[in-house]
Amino acid sequence: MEPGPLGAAGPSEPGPRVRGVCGAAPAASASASSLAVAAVLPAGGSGERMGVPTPKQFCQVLERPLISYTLQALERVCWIKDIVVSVTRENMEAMKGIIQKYQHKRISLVEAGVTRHRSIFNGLKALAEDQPDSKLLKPEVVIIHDAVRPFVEEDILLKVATAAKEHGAAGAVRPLVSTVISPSADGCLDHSLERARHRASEMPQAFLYDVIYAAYQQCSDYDLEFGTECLQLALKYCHVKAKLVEGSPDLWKVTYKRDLYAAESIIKERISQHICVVMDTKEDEEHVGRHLEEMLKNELNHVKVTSGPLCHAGRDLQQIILEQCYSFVCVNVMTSEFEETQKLLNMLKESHLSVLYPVVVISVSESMQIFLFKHMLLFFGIQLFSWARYVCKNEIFLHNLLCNFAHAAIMFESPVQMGYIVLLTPFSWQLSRVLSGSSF
Ligand SMILES: Nc1ccn([C@@H]2O[C@H](COP(=O)(O)OP(=O)(O)OP(=O)(O)O)[C@@H](O)[C@H]2O)c(=O)n1
Ligand SMILES: O=P(O)(O)OC[C@@H](O)[C@@H](O)[C@@H](O)CO
Repeated sequence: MEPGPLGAAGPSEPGPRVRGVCGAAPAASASASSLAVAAVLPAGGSGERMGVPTPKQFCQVLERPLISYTLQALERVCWIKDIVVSVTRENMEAMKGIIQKYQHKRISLVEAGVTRHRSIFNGLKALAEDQPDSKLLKPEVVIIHDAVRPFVEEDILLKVATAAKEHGAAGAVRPLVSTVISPSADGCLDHSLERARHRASEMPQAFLYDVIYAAYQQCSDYDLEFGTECLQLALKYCHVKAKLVEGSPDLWKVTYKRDLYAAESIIKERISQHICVVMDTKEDEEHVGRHLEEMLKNELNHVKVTSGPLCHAGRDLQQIILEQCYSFVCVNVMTSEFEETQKLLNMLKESHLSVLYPVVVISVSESMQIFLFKHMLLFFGIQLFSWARYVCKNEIFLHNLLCNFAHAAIMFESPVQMGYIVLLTPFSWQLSRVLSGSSF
């Protein structure tokens, strides 16, 4: 077993807990955190049905490998202590590179098997107590989740984990879209199943570790080779009837190329819903940031407000973007010198932020009264974010937006390519698109 380069001792915080967005209800989350839970992610497939050379778990979606979104989703669940990923030997280095680049934590890598069940079994072995020099503790409950199902939320993970604790096994299910039919030997219809009485088995699934490990240990070669259903193994070999949990429509598995396009649209939608406001100081965070958060929360799913010296913001933004896919507002309040802002713009430019995460820098000259600033900022907040959302959805990237301000424009030698700079001066502002020369 290859411990990932970043194997943290215990569960680090799942990335910044965003104010205004809760994870699982505290009581439920607390009950899950009393469980020792690990996850196994089979990621050793070749993605033949995708029809491209790259295995689909490594296909880029908005400049980021698909598997990284799944890892990020699991990492945000702080009560999942370890995440074991089964990867083929040939893709092991690529996987380590992804872990390093996107700063994934709590990840351990094991070699995949020639089938999905064998990959899962290898992941479970890594969590067994009798593993030599293993840093991983045997969990009470293990979640099994396909690496190509990136849209998994804490609530379904919590539901299947707590149901597995009670029933021994649990799995997410969805209503069938197509009717299931059974063909006869001569290729004609033998009978069809009553669609309403059946469900599609999805992921995540969860098991008492001892149940599913025992099932895999007893598993026939035929099941290991041709089986596709972990719940069935628990039933067949351990006589455990899994609890079925209704899941959300987003739990689907990326299988065909069309699924990548769908994943891209969903991720883009979610990115443009995630805004982070970085204020200059803690005091500004409390005053201006809180107003902006209240206003934006009505518009967006995730609003995070933080503060810190903006001149370091470029590196921090990169970190938060990689982990949490935020777009940004950086606000210098009452900064008389534009040097701070210029430093920030240079930092942003050097941090190579993806063009898909528009960054808004709002800098306020000292002369503006704070009450006027708030109203201007709230106004800008909505205008600019609705625009940012628009460009995210429509892939119109923001380039070279420059402010035409009498005394300010000269202060900024080079506009930040991927963002726009809005300078609020007491009486006038104008934002123009250099490319089209139009102002708006
Ligand atoms: N030997 C295998 C086969 C599949 N998987 C993983 O199991 C999950 C679901 O399997 P599937 O969608 O079938 O992936 P592939 O086998 O890669 O797809 P295909 O059948 O189109 O080749 C994927 O995350 C895949 O990487 C695995 O870990 N080991
Ligand atoms: O059969 P595939 O390898 O495409 O995918 C595995 C799926 O069958 C599986 O993830 C769910 O059906 C739940 O078991």
